[in-house]
Amino acid sequence: MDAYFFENRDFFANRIQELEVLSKSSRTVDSSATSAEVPDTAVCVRIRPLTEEEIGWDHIQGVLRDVHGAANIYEPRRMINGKPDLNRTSFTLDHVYGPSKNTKDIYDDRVQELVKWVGGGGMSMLLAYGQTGSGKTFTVSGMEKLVVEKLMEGKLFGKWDVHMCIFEVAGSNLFDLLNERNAISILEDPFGAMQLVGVLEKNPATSEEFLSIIDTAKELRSTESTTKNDRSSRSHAICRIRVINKESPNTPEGCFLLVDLAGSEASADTQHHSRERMAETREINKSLTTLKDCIRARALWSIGRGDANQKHVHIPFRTSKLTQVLKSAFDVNNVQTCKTLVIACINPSILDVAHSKNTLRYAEMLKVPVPKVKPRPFDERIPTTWENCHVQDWISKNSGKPRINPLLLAPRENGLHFCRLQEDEFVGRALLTPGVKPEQAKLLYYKLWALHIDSRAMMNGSRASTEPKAAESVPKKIKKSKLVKPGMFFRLSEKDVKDGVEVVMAMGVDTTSKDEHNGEVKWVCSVVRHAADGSGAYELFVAKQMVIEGKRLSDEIKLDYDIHTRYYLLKGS
Ligand SMILES: Nc1ncnc2c1ncn2[C@@H]1O[C@H](COP(=O)(O)OP(=O)(O)OP(=O)(O)O)[C@@H](O)[C@H]1O
Repeated sequence: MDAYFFENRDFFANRIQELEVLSKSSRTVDSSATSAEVPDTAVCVRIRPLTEEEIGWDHIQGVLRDVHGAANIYEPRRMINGKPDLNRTSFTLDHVYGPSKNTKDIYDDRVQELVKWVGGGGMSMLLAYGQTGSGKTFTVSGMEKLVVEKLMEGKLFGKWDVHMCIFEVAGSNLFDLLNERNAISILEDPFGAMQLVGVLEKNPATSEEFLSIIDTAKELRSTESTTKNDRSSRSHAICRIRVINKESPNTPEGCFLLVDLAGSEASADTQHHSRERMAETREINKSLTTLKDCIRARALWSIGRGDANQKHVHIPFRTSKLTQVLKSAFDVNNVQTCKTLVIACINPSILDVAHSKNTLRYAEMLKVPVPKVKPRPFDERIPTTWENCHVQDWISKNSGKPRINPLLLAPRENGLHFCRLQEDEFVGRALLTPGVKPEQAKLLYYKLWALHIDSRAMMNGSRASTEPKAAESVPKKIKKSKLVKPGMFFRLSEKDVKDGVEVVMAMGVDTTSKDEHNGEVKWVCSVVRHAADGSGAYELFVAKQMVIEGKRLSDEIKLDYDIHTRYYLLKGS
C-alpha cells in the first residue's frame, strides 16, 4: 500500500481535508463506545504530531481529531476499478488530544487530579499504550517529571517524603533500572500484597535529582531494533512513586504507578525477526490482553460498587508478570481505591493507520459500558443524590463558624464525588478558607460520612422492603425468632433505643429469663456504637450488654470487621 499511497498522495491529502470539512456538519461515529465515564477509569487518546522525519518522507496525517472530539482514522484503499478511496472510522473515548496539545495540557486536564488523589493517601495509575514509535515514552517520561515537580513543590497538603523506583518487566523477568538492571523478584506477602524484592528505591531531596534519575532509567531501558523504531522498547517500564506525608502521619501512604507499556507490535511486524523475537512479541501481546481483562474487570466492579448484591468479579492478574506487579491497582480488596488513566498513543501517519485502528479498538475495549440507570431523585438525607448546588448549600449550613467557603471546598463536585474526597484533600481544601482550623474541617468531614453511612443503611433497608419477605423463604418449621444467630447485628426500633444504643450484636440466648416470658426467647446482646472519631464506622463493646426480646431483633444490618481500622463498617460502604 505504501507505493500506492505515494502515487496518489495528493488525492488522499485533498480528500481527507474534504471529509474533515464535511464531518463538521455531520456526526457519524461508528464506534460503539459510550461517552459515559466509568468511575475511576478514564481512557484517552493522544495523537502525536508527525515527526520531522515523517514530514520529510512526505507522509500525511491520517488520524485527526475532529471538531466533535472524536478521533477519525482515514485508511487509504484501492477500489475494484483501481481508483483510490478512503475509509473513515471514528472513535469516541473519554477525550482525544490532538497534535497541538502538549504533555502539560494533558497533565492539567487529567493527571493533576490523580496526583492530588495520591497526596490524600490514594493510589493512581497512568498507562501509555500504543504501537512502537507512537509517543508512549515521550508521554510517560514527560508526566513523570511533572508529577515529581508537583509533589516536590510542597504546596500539596504539606511536605512529602517521595520514594521512587523504576524497573522493567521483560517477559517474566524484572530488572531494576535504577540499579544497573539487577534482577528483581516479586513475592506475595501474607496479606496478598505483591512485594518487590531487591529493588532499589531512591529518595532524593530535590526535584532536579529526581529528574536526573528518570533520565538515567530511560537510558537503561532495554531496546532492540524493530521495523518501526530504532530504539523501540520491548519491555514494560514501570515507575512507582510512593509518597508519605511528613506533616500528617495518620494519612496513609499514597502510590502512583506510571507505566510505559511495550509497543503493541502486530505479528506482521515481526515476520522478519528471529524466533526469539516473535516469542517475545507473543508474550507482550499476552500481557497486554491480560492487562485489558484486568482493567475491564476492575471497572465492572467499580460500576457495581456499593450495590449490596454485587456479584463476584474475577480479576485474572496472575496470568502475566505485568499484571502481577500491578495487582494492587486492580485488587478490589485493597483499601486504597485506584484511579486509572489510560492514554492510547497514536502515530498519525497515514501509513500507520492499520496499527492506529488496533490501538483505538484496544482502547475502546477498556471502556465498560455504564448501565443507564435512572438517577435517584434528590433527597437531602442521601448525599449521593446531591447536585453541586446542594453540596454547596450543605457546606454553608453545616460548616460552623467561620463558614467554610463552599466554592473552595467543592467547586464542581456533585454529592457522589464529594463523598469520595479523601480526608486529607477535604481538609486541605477546607483550610483554604481563612480562619478555618483543621478540627473544624475534620468535623465537617465526619459529619458528611455519618450522613453518607446512614443514607446507605436507609437505602439498603428500603431495597430489602421491596424484596420478598425473609419469612416467605424460611422453611415452615423454623420460627422466625430462631433466625437470630450469635454474631448477627440488629438495629433497634426507636422505642427500644436506650442510652443512645441503636445497634447491638446478638451474643447468645439468655437462659435465665426464658420462663418468665411465656417461653419467649430473650437474647444477651452487646452494645455497638458509632466510633468516637465520627467517621461513621461502628465499634463493638463486648462487655456492655443488654437483654432484648428475640422478637425485637428483626431489623438485621450487615457489618463487616475491617482489620485495618479495627472497626465495623456497613457492608458495601
Ligand atoms: N507529542 C509529541 N510531540 C512531539 N514529538 C513526539 C511526541 N510524541 C512522540 N514524539 C516523538 O516521536 C518519536 C517516538 O516517540 P517514543 O519513543 O515516545 O515512542 P514509543 O511509543 O515510546 O515507542 P517505543 O514503543 O518503540 O518505545 C520520538 O522521536 C519522540 O520524540
